Amino acid sequence: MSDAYIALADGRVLEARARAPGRTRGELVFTTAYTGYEESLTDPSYAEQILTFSYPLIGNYGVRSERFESDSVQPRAAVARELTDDVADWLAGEGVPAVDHVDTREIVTTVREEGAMACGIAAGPDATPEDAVEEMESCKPMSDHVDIGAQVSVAEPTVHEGGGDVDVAMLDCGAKGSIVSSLTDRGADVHVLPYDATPEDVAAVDPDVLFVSNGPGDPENFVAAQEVVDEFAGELPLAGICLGQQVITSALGGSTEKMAFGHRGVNQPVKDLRTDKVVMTTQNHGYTVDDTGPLEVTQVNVNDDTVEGLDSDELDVITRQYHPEANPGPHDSLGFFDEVLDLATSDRRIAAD
Ligand SMILES: NC(=O)CC[C@H](N)C(=O)O
Repeated sequence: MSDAYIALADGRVLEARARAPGRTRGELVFTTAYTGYEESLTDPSYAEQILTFSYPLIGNYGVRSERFESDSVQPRAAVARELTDDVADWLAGEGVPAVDHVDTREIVTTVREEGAMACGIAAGPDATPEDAVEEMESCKPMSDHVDIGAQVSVAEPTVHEGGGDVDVAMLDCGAKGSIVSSLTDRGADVHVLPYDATPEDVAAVDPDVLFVSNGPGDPENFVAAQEVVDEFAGELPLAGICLGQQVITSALGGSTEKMAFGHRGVNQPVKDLRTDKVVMTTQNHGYTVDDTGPLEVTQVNVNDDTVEGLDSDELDVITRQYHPEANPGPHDSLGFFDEVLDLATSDRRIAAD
């Protein structure tokens, strides 16, 4: 007898084992990462999604808060072939449903063939297949979560001191902690501002660089952040990671589109078109830039040629679709943060001073 059910938008209901009880719904996605479950489960970009791990055993090195990327569990539920007690207890304590003993290969194959889809989960002694279907039917498309930034951003501006001379204003659209610390570790003072900060809020910080963070959902819903970028383009150097790349591109006249199932994992190969060098990268995104506007493509995904890096000498812009902070993940692209801080100090800077 099963005590957990996963309802998929294609009509199927899969049986599973409840590891943390509850009922929920979200967009069903998968990550192929084989380490870094604590970082992924606390990554705010997973808000409103149900995260399936394709790696079969999740939790084998415990749960330590030092590795968290935010202070709560962000996906609405977790699905794995086998979850250890450590992870299951953590998720249960956080009130986030979790299920295992399910054929995750079938889920991954389904999502690869049919795309990221609505999903409902019911887990616990009283759960029924009907409960899971009811949850799935009330699941909204990601683009309908128009104010998703409010769920993941800081409520008030916060400063993280790095002790150096560079001030970074970061629009927090759901920033991972290690993006902030990658900048403070290099000496920057990072002024983290709410996702809906105004141009006046940014001006009050008098930054050397405007940085747009990663974040969940559809980048076109981050209207305030796009307005801020539009306001400062050409006056301040701009940098961004993942949703940040998407927001900056849209604000400058380009556009984004939803991918079928996205990129989530820690071994996505990215080629730099200027050096022909390929690095392994960590990724978590379901949207991509399809029109780069005034920006030049500097890096592409080797698997599917999607845009991974954008640059503009004229506007002083540098962005990445992947996650150079590498938590989890290979450290191949940590140098991105040095390039960001160089924007503030090098001759490339176009600021009026
Ligand atoms: N990690 C991110 O910033 C994700 C960006 C965006 N929500 C996407 O899915 O494409």
